[in-house]
Amino acid sequence: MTSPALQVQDLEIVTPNGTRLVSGMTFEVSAGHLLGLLGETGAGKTLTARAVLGLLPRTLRASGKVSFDGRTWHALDHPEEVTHLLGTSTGLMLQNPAAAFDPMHRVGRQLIESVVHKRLMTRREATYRARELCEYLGLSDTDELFQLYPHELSGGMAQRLALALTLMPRPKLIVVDEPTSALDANLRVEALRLLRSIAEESGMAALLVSHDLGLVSRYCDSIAIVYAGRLVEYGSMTAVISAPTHPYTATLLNCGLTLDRPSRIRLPVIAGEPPSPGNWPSGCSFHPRCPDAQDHCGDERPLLTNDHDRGYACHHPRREGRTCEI
Ligand SMILES: Nc1ncnc2c1ncn2[C@@H]1O[C@H](COP(=O)(O)OP(=O)(O)OP(=O)(O)O)[C@@H](O)[C@H]1O
Repeated sequence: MTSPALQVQDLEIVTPNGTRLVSGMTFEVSAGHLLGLLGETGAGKTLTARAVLGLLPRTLRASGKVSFDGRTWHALDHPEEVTHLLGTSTGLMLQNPAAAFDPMHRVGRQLIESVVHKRLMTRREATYRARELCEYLGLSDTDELFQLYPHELSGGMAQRLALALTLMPRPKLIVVDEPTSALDANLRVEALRLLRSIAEESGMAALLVSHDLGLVSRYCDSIAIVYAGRLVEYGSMTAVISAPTHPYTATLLNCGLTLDRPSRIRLPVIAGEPPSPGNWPSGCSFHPRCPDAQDHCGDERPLLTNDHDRGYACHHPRREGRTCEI
């Protein structure tokens, strides 16, 4: 692994009444790499990603350590220290690309002003950068394109321009909160393909929040799987996909690689519902749904192991990486 651009250690996120939403979240993303943060709805992926950018709702308290770009924030109680990096060395790509733009202004002006306003580039440099990025992203006729208002963009153009807007300041870290299955699958794939090549070429690190193991496995270098606010397994994509250690990961692989539940395609889903915050089961949170659970799994919480960039939290790991039938 190359040197980590982002390190998150023991991140915990708690509500004002003490309900733990995220606990012990520990992972890193190397420069030029994509890490997929994967889990079912409510697992704590978005909160984790937002904490990294200092964008948690003010009502929530975070603790732990985040290191980025040579700096470390110990308690995340002062998110403004991290937030001010947004739009300069960090970036967030939202689920709805059209929402990235102000409907009142032409898109070209918004691309250019996003960096000129922060004095990151001169207007001339910003104009050059905007054209260069758009061309890289497959958008031609930039003179015409830059004159358009956001409502005049097609879905594909909006997706690419939102990516261009996020990439304008040459961020070192980008967080992508992945669109749900309601959005066009081809656009998601295309945006990730472009993101991947940009990360590789520029050395930017990317954290991708997703339900879709299929997409994550195609475009990410490593994966961190979240269940009930905790990491259950992480490692390089190849290692985890070829030999899942945690029964939850193995089960996901059996579920057709997606945690969305598309209405038209019937895939096996994991039996039972994911638990909600405040109702995390005792011991291993996955034990009530786990095909391999034994009595003591509900008594003691398994610790997250860390062995050569590969970790899991399970009392009965699958040494051979066999998958299970649900
Ligand atoms: N401001 C908040 N106050 C209290 N609870 C919250 C708040 N924001 C989120 N939560 C709860 O925290 C849990 C984790 O939320 P989060 O959005 O991180 O989940 P997620 O894994 O990203 O899910 P999804 O894939 O559906 O977006 C959820 O149960 C959610 O309801």
